[in-house]
Amino acid sequence: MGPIQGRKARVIAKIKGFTDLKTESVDEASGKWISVHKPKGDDSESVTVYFGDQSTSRKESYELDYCYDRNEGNALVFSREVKPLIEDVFKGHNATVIAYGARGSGKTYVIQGSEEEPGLAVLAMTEILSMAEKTGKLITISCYEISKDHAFDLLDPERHEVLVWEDIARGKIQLKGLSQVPVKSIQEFQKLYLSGHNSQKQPQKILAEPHHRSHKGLIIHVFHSNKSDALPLGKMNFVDLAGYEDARRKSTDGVNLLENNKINKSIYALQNVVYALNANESHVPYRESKLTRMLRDSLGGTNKILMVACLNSSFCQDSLYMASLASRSCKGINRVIPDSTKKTKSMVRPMVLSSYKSRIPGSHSATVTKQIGTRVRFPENKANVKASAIKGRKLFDEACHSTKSKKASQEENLSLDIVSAIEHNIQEELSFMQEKYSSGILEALVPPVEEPSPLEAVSAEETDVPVKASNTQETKLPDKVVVANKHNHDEATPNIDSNVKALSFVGADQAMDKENNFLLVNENESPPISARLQELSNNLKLLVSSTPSCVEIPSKTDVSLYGQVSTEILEPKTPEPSLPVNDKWEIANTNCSPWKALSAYSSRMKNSLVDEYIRFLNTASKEDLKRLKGIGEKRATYILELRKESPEPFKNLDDLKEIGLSAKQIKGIMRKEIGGLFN
Ligand SMILES: Nc1ncnc2c1ncn2[C@@H]1O[C@H](COP(=O)(O)OP(=O)(O)OP(=O)(O)O)[C@@H](O)[C@H]1O
Repeated sequence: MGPIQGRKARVIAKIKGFTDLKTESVDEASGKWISVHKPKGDDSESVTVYFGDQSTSRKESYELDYCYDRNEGNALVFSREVKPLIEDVFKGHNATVIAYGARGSGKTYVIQGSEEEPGLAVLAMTEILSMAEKTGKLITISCYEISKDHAFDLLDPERHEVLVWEDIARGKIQLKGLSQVPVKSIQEFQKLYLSGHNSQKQPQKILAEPHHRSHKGLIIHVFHSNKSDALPLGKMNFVDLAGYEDARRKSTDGVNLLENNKINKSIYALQNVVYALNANESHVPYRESKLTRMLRDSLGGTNKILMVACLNSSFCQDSLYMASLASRSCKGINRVIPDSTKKTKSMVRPMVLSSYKSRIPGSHSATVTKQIGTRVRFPENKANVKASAIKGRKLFDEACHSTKSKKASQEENLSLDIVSAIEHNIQEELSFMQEKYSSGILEALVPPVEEPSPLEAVSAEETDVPVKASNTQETKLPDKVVVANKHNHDEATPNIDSNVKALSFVGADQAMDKENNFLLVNENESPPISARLQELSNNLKLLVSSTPSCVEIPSKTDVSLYGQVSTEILEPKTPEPSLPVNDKWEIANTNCSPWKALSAYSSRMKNSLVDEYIRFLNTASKEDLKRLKGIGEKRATYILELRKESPEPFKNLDDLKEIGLSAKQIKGIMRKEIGGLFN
């Protein structure tokens, strides 16, 4: 089973098997239920999941690619959904299986499983190892967790942080600091991945710390052969996302609230990526979360994604919300929406908030869907909600303008419902902010005055870096890799430490460290932007003062700058950036009209200023960055963070969108920079 043609991701659900019959039967008796309608049984191209709560007369339905019921186990899901992906990995593609859902909905059970019922990752590893043995491939694994948007190496006893280096031009991701350990048997794998089993035959979660919630990721690399310099053929990711929990319901302390919020944000970010991929959108917001950045070279292109929405076995608000997100990301270009009155979630449009908003702690880059005709009620804070809804509507309108025209007419009818969908998200945000405020930590979260507020930063113009579909692998095995063998390594009890050391990326690390050192900010030696800008300003002033005030329009037969006969009347228009003019002396000596000379020179000035500005962003110290208009403490910190992960994160002005500025804001900032020179 694969995704519907034209879509990159297949979106299925798994209803958690009954674990506590008492509770389940109480739920059933109280009129809370969840059921699946499969029009063509197992062969259904899409199914509908129904949620009902008789006490509130609430009924919701969501359309998904498929849904596995309570009695259908991991083995069935594996054989139908995951096995075909493994074949693709051995053919050179990447595959990703992601389990997400409300807390306690069975995500870990699906991915890791138990001793009696192995999960998808364990079943996949068994299959991969058997295929590797037959074909002489080398298998290595990496395990990581993402907590509060920071990734940590789980196979490293010291849990070092993992950095994501993006080489967008080559479509590669390097996970700096993430160990790879060779695995030859399923026992070895289980020791590493599951960290042993507890006495109740339940899988012990990786890094099982109390009150600690994080996303857990496993990467299985398939290498061509045992040669240490072999390039990886393909890789398979398994991700067990931290459970979704409505931020309004459980918010005991600031730390948990913040953690919860970060988790929810990254779930939304992932959904946004899957939605964008499935809808074939030109921009995919990979950079909105650490997870999507880490997975970037496994998503898109010819790679395969399986999204598994884990649902509690009876009606539960959080599960319902997860199903709505699943249904939304399931929406693809080829899915026919048959009847405009049919109340299914697949008929709603998403609202995607800005990348900046998603980076403000406590905010949600939300993807919210709303069923037609159903309103989510928010009794408290009506005034705020109304204001938010209006703002939300505005945002929706903005977003609408940026979407493709074919969607426009269909979406207009839904705007009212979207407002209430937005209410859900905004209200969640408001309550979060209120709680933050009352707990006294809001101040630390609010952007500095000179920055636009998160909501103002939302703009339809804000887009992400264009997708570079790629199958390229994130790294190759290091030159000095020492593959652990039977002689120096006890198979039954793998020595994680020594394996990790054996696989440390000596050469790569040195190179990266070198680059890191190069990037270290030297407070005293930031480029003197003010001086350069002043110089540019002086040149510009000089030019303006020496330019005739009355520009002569040449006749139609005038010889143009390039010596060709001009056939059109010259109008003041933006000159081509490729104008072959090197400096003002060349311009002055060229037999061209003063207007063209001025235009060419201005264009060059503009380019110089932009180059200088970009260079400044890539190298300046935090203090110097904050001297720029529109850059406050938060953005300056974020810029430094980006620079740690990529040598030159800013290549052009458009890249400023990565720090939450809209195209309009970027223009405004540049105007102010220029204007400031003439003060
Ligand atoms: N299909 C199933 N059959 C039997 N027990 C299950 C099943 N799915 C989940 N469980 C049990 O339900 C409990 C919660 O499951 P699990 O830990 O997988 O949820 P989770 O979604 O990963 O939780 P969290 O949100 O805390 O990460 C566990 O005790 C698990 O063994």
